[in-house]
Amino acid sequence: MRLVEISEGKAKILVPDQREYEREGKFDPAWAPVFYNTRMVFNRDISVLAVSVISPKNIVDALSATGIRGIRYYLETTPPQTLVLNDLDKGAIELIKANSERNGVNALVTNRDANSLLFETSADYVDVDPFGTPSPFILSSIKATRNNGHVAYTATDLSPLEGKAKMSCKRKYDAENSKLSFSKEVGVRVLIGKIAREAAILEKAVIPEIAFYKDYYYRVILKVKRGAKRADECLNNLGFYSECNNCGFSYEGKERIDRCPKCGSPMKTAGPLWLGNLYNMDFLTRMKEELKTRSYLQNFSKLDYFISLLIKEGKYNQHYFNLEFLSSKLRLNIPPKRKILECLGDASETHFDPKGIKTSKNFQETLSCIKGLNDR
Ligand SMILES: C[S@@+](CC[C@H](N)C(=O)[O-])C[C@H]1O[C@@H](n2cnc3c(N)ncnc32)[C@H](O)[C@@H]1O
Ligand SMILES: [Zn+2]
Repeated sequence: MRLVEISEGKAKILVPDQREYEREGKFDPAWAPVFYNTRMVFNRDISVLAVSVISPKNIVDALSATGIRGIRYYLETTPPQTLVLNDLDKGAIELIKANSERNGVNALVTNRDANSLLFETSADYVDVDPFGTPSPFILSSIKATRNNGHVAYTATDLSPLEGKAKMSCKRKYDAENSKLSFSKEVGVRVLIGKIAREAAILEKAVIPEIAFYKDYYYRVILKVKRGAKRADECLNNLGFYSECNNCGFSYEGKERIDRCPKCGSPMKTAGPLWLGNLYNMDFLTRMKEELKTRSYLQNFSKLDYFISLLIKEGKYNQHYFNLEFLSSKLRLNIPPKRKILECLGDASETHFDPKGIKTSKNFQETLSCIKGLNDR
């Protein structure tokens, strides 16, 4: 394997030379013997900020590939007392060892199946960053996370989560799904819903610190608390989203409904999914503080913008409204987003979708704004 050195954050690591694995001028990181994806730098940046807020004593990076994630946590936050970098692949292990040494990182490098490792270990912070769905690793990673510790998941399988691959969603997330006009938010909530149910098996509760969608993945970081009663309370946050394809009405609540209360048409449903908060506002504010001391990050401005937007939209827990969809149901033009935000007053843009808005106002009030602005 020919290697090249790259810089990311404060780390300088060796990765497979992309040129060796290109096919007809194209490159997919999965084609290289060890996985390194430049499109995930933002995911790792934001995770560095989260880990610096958490300041865990020990970290397990269960699916490390080149080791970049755990190495960055070590270099860019208060170094943990113990750092485990694990991967099943032997080639990855060679690279993790070389990269840890190159960066002066004191890590325990293990070559195990992530599940068998996680069932036998415990840590304050566990990172699960797999190919596709994290579902096969949820139970073991929750088991490994200590009381009041944190667990982080990346999911890149958007099709099941956003309702395109319905059977796959049923298999991987034990949830019904459909393509709704606000499916970007459905995805992250289906994912957390599944995590909450797996945690409950172990009499544990999860509380989201930050949960977001970006480019082609979801990322969620959750606090884990022990206790059957807490687990029961956590499950109280589960429910359903439904949307009427005829009049556009949407519903969220604990019970599923099949018929539209407005027009009687059948509704499309997604759930069980997480209806609770997606963000801990204090956690986000502290992440923004942590960012201030990290002007070396290439994504500095993007991160600042993104976290600020999460802080703004985090005020509204109701799912976002898709302005294009609602306008089409009304057979009206889409008013400029700025005007809608002004009309609603208590509202924000959302990171989920440039066509979306988050608001405390209900469906009818939002429709009224779209109608009113078309009448002018
Ligand atoms: C998406 S990559 C990880 C990327 C890395 N976390 C990063 O930020 O660059 C997934 C890794 O999981 C490893 N893997 C797949 N199945 C595994 C398993 N059951 N146990 C441990 N590692 C596994 C693969 O070898 C691959 O290196
Ligand atoms: Zn309807």
